[in-house]
Amino acid sequence: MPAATPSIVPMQKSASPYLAAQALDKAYRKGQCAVPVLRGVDITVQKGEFLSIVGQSGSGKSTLLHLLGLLDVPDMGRVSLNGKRIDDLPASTRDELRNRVFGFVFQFYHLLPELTLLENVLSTLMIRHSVFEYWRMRGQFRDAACSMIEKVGLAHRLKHRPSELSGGEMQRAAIARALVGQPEVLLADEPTGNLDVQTGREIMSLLTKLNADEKLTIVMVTHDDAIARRAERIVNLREGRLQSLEDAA
Ligand SMILES: Nc1ncnc2c1ncn2[C@@H]1O[C@H](COP(=O)(O)OP(=O)(O)OP(=O)(O)O)[C@@H](O)[C@H]1O
Repeated sequence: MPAATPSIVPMQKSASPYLAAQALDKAYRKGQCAVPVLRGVDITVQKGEFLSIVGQSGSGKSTLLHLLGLLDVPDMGRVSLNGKRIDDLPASTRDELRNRVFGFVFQFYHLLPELTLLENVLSTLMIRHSVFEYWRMRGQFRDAACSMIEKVGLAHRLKHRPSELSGGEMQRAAIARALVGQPEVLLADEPTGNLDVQTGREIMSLLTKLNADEKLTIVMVTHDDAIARRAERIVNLREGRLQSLEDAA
């Protein structure tokens, strides 16, 4: 359960935000036209915070999450981590930073169907290391993967493939895969969007526990207000900008 009713504010004013974006603009090109999605978004995330981003379908929530997690680059504005700008780094540095700092969870899990649960979770560590390094440390990596799988309550499903798991189990597996590399920030895009209400609640309990017990920083996108309220703070994306609910009304 959340510790308290979340505050609903456009941004947290703090001298030293951990993850921040300023004046983000992003448009997608469709033929000759540019369709503006984000128009001057400012956002800050404190270390250890659990922040929800809400907004209607198509308001740009996923786009914002992708910019924060270096999956895409803004047209204008900047993203910074620990006060250092990161969106303009060379692509290879951004890739390395993304793999090390951010863990991602998506609505449709994005597990690899031909791999077992254990192999899916290990894949995070595989892509992070050379073949030689991975081979040398494989025992340690296996232990880390098994321990993370146990933490999300799937120790009895190690050898199962995604098609043999329920939706909730697949999302738990995706969370284990995101966290096995010990990221500093978990970026979750509609993590309960494909689940029934009860299973969605269980996934939210897992996320709030990870945030409370391990001080994991979480930024979650959702269109579901009840789900959003499980976080400590909510920001609302509307017409390309972050607004308080009072502004949006
Ligand atoms: N790669 C792309 N090319 C063109 N347009 C895109 C692309 N990605 C997103 N868009 C458009 O940008 C807008 C914002 O999309 P985005 O997925 O960020 O919204 P969202 O708030 O996450 O929506 P939903 O809640 O439905 O997932 C939408 O109008 C979408 O059609």
